[in-house]
Amino acid sequence: MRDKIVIANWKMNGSREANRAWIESYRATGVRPDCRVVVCAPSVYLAELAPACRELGIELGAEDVNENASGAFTGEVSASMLADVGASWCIVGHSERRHIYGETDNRVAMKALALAKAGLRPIVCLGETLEEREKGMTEAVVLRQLNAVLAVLPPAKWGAVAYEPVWAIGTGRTATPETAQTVHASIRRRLGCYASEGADRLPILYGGSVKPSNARELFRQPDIDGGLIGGAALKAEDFVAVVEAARKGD
Ligand SMILES: O=C(CO)COP(=O)(O)O
Repeated sequence: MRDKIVIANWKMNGSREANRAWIESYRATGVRPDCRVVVCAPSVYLAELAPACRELGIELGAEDVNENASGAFTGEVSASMLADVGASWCIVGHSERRHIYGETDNRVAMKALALAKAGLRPIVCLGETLEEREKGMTEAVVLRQLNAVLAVLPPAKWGAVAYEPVWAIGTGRTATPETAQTVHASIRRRLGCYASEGADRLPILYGGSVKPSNARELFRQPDIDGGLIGGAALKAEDFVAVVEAARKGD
């Protein structure tokens, strides 16, 4: 049985004051998570969040990284810099990066590789658009995105896969547990073809309008090992309710 993981993706939200308030609200809930908890925050806030997160048993992650180790890449942040300020996880290939900034499968793969080289755990996001789903291309798109990263990095070096259907992100329209499970199962099968070692242990998370009211049903599916949470992670109390939904035996 794989342990569950619940990961917050704050996206481009927060301020030093709001982050402090989030940490205090999280602490005040007194939650004793039964799963791994990760908060991915804007990189400018990571160093300041690190001590409080450590104390609360929350692991820290970034939301994106540059694929190069160092050099003339104005405005970019490297994997070793993220590690230096306390991050141990990092999202790559989020659909907002793929669609707004035109990140290709190959670039996402290079980012995952750079993270692994620096000792960080990549959270590799995959997902189809509504148009792709309606054309029956879901599996083809998701497996193409998956294969690109598998071509450069074995599953044992990944932190997690996150299946995030683009049509479910920030829309309030969640994939049904069965729909998500079908895609998760095909991701699991493909991972198994590439490498038996590590494929079974790699967590596959679901993301896209996960909230306290739907998390439990999603997390009950055999191949849904937790969630990547956007909107519902901005309030600590809602995020904690999602973390509680990952409790074993529920
Ligand atoms: O993009 C997401 C997490 O990475 C999901 O966002 P929402 O939970 O707001 O739909």
